[in-house]
Amino acid sequence: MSAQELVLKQRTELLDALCSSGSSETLEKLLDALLAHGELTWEDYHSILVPGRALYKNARQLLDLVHVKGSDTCRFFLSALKQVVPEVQETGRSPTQCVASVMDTGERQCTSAQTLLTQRLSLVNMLQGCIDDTLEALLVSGHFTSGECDEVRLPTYTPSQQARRLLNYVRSKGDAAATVVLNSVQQRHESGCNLTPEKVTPSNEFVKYQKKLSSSLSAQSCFLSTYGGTSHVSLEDIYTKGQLELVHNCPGIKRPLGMEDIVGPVGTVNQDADTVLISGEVGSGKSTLLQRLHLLWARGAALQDFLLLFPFSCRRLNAEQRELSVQELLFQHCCWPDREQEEIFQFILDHPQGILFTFDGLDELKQSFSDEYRLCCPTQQAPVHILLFNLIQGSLLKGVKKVVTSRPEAVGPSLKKHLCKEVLLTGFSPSAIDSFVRKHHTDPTVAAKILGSLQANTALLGLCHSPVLCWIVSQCYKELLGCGDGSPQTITDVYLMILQHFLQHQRPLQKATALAWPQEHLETVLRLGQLAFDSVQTTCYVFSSAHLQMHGVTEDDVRTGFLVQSKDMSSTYSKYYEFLHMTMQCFFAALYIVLSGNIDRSSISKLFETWDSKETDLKGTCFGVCLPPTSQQEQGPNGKATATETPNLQITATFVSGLLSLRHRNLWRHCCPGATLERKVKQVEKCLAKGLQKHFKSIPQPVPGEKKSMHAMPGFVWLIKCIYEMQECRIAKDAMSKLEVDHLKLTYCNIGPVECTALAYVLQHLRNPVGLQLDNNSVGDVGVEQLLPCLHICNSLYLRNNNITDEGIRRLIAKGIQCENFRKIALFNNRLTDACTQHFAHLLKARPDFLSLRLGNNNITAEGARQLADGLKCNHSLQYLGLWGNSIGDEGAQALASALENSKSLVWLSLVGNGVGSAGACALANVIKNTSVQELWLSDNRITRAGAEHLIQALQHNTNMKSVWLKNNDLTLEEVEEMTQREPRLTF
Ligand SMILES: Nc1ncnc2c1ncn2[C@@H]1O[C@H](COP(=O)(O)OP(=O)(O)OP(=O)(O)O)[C@@H](O)[C@H]1O
Repeated sequence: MSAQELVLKQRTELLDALCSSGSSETLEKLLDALLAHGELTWEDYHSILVPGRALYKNARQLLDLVHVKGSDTCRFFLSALKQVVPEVQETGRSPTQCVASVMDTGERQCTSAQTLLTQRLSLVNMLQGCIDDTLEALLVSGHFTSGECDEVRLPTYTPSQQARRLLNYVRSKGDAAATVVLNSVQQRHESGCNLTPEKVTPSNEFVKYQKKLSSSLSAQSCFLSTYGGTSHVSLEDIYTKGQLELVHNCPGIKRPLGMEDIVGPVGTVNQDADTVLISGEVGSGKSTLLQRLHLLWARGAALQDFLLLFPFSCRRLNAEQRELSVQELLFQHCCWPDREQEEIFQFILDHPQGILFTFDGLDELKQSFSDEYRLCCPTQQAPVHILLFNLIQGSLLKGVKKVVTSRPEAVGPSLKKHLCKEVLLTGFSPSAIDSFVRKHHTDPTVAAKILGSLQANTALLGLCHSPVLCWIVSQCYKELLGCGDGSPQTITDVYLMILQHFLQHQRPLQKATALAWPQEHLETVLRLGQLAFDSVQTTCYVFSSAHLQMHGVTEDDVRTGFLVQSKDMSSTYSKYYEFLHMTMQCFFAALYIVLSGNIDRSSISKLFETWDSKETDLKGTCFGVCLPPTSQQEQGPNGKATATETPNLQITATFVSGLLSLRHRNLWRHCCPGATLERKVKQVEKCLAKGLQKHFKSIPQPVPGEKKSMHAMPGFVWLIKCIYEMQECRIAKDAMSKLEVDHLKLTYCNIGPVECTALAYVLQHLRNPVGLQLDNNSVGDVGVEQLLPCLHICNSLYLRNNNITDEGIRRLIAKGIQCENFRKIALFNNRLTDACTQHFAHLLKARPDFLSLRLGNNNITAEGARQLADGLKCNHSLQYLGLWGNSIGDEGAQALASALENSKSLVWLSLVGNGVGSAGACALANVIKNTSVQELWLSDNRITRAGAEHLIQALQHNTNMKSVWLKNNDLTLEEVEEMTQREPRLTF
């Protein structure tokens, strides 16, 4: 395929590579390279980089142009793209070497102006350390006016954008100006601009302030709020490490991320940004992780490069009505300096790299993130959300490190482009669940019993990956162990358990029957429910005593433990409360919807209306319209539910589905009329069917020759989870009877074990087999196990990058062997070792019709390859075998080659990056000679001329073979040229 065809065919992937970081840096670097190489003219450049236009549009314009320019430009474009993607960009050369090469080129053949163009890529990097000096030199030499200098320096530009602007201006100033720039860069680099930062010596007052801040932070972070209503548990005693992953795959980082990695350089995708995002589903432990980070810093146990750490809670910032300056924000919201305020603030301004801010729960802020309003001056007052947005994007206090947490739904592209990296918190691993339960219960017999019942109920084990659910399960262990066969399966089951636990803890059951408890506590539930319901869609999570009184909430209600006192907002005079977790507020809102007779008839359908929070105008569609006018005042602009509220409304809807399920309806029999309940059930069922129907209708018709494929839309997984909460086979069957696709794509959808349980519950009712693509989620071994009920309907399963180990594979294969349809699997980038290959060998033997096995980028060695070879000998249908990025070596390659030697089915084999060497290549030559193979990938394999010669000889016997890839092997340029002449099917 020509480079031009590739640019067309891989347009989506190329767009992704250019835009997925959300920053225009990749695109701009690529433009630098294309300009420098003369592939683009300045006119092209300006037609692509249109200020204010969406990044995707700019990137599309580039792809169109490159394609029109023809194959040569496309070829250069593709190779330049490889260079500028951060992981492959590292040249290993020192800045001085770079300057030298820039200057060399300049002196040898070009004018200075030409050098600025041809070396643009390196100059953009080098100028970043000396923008001010270069501008000064241009000003002094009369090439620039001070107005032009100011325009380059505008703080709204990132340093690399400033460098590009400078170069763009110099272009129109002639060769002399270009020489000034080159001289300035050279001087700067010769004098060593990368000196380590000067040693900071803070004043006594600063040190006192530091101590005050850390001791107040230490006191605040000691205890967890979920335990506040019932008992005090110190964070230190209960903290269990959750799973942290980089959102942008970072090759080479195989170890788990630690606390220091959050702020460290690992996984940085945008060097110009200072904000790290920790994203994670509700209850995945984001706040607790930050709390731990605060505690470690305050106790001097971690992050000691930071002199000060300022913690903010977006929930609490919502209550700030005043306009504040940054100084006021820091000192009034975090810690007040007893003396020398100005001096301390000046120190912060002078040493931004030594300061860390954390913002917990950006999704809870009333305003959605926007970077439209810029503020640069630290003394200027502004509404708090404007300060926060400007701090995050670095217009204010550039250089200060920020760690922000949010649920993924609330993170839009405007925020992403200001992130230096994103880490995903996916909750507890199976071993963390074990360790949490043991920490929670010091009595080992109790802990063992709880863990035993989790092992016996894998749906519940899946739920426990969410720390908040793990906490509830541990808390309600008596109920759990006493419930026999009816042990919890759904999120609603777990929340009902804690409801019963807290209510009966306060007042043991009066009536004899087990189902009477909701009726006995109905008044309390309704009062708390109305408070939750009225507040959940107005982003109100903190309640004053007056607020509670207004809703008739009594002291006894508070004593149930569902409300806890707000940590840093409660003074001696007035107390503030919040639900012990956001999900608890949603649960009470759902109880109110189900149990209250005062609820508007249309509220259920309004709650369930499926929406795409960014695109659909929500005015009047959420149940805000049935609220009293006072609470509507707190809605987003124009009375719309903001993206911030949507996830909580969705959680509420999930609970409504669960509470109205057949298995729980009996509980409410004595609380409200049966006919009302039935009406509500019908409404929920109708809404779910309508919601899914809308998704199915949006599936595009397939292009001829391609499969009909559905990409999950926002809300699809949520609807499936609601159906799961209903636990009625009939509803799941009805829903799936209308889905007719060949391929279901749910990549990057935050699918963990809980979602897998729901998916399998529903998808098992599909009428025709599908390809299920779950790449880049957090399925894990428990998720794999949860998927088993729908494996019979999957003809292919894609689980790339999902944290799966050999144990997950063992379970998957045990079931897969029995599923006739199941014939393809892709497990690229998981945690597989040789221990899984015996299971694949077993699969290949037991299922001689298996078609495709892709195990790239795992930890498989020669031993694993030998086991696979054992299975391959008995298989006569395998077409695709991928082991890219393992380490099978020459012995592994020889074992595979001998097993595949006479294969009549093999079409594609990839052993890229396996160290197969010439001995391996020599063995693989037999595969070329005798089989139907059409593509063989052997790049990055230390193959020398001897090995390549064997491949060339073998190719003479195979006319089917389209290409043998041999990039990056041990061959000289001359050898490559000579071999290309002899055998054009070799690709170097
Ligand atoms: N690492 C952990 N160790 C022990 N318990 C934890 C941990 N993470 C979370 N928990 C428990 O789960 C509860 C909920 O966690 P947390 O509030 O941190 O989740 P979150 O992701 O911030 O939720 P939200 O999205 O609603 O803000 C905590 O109060 C605590 O009881």
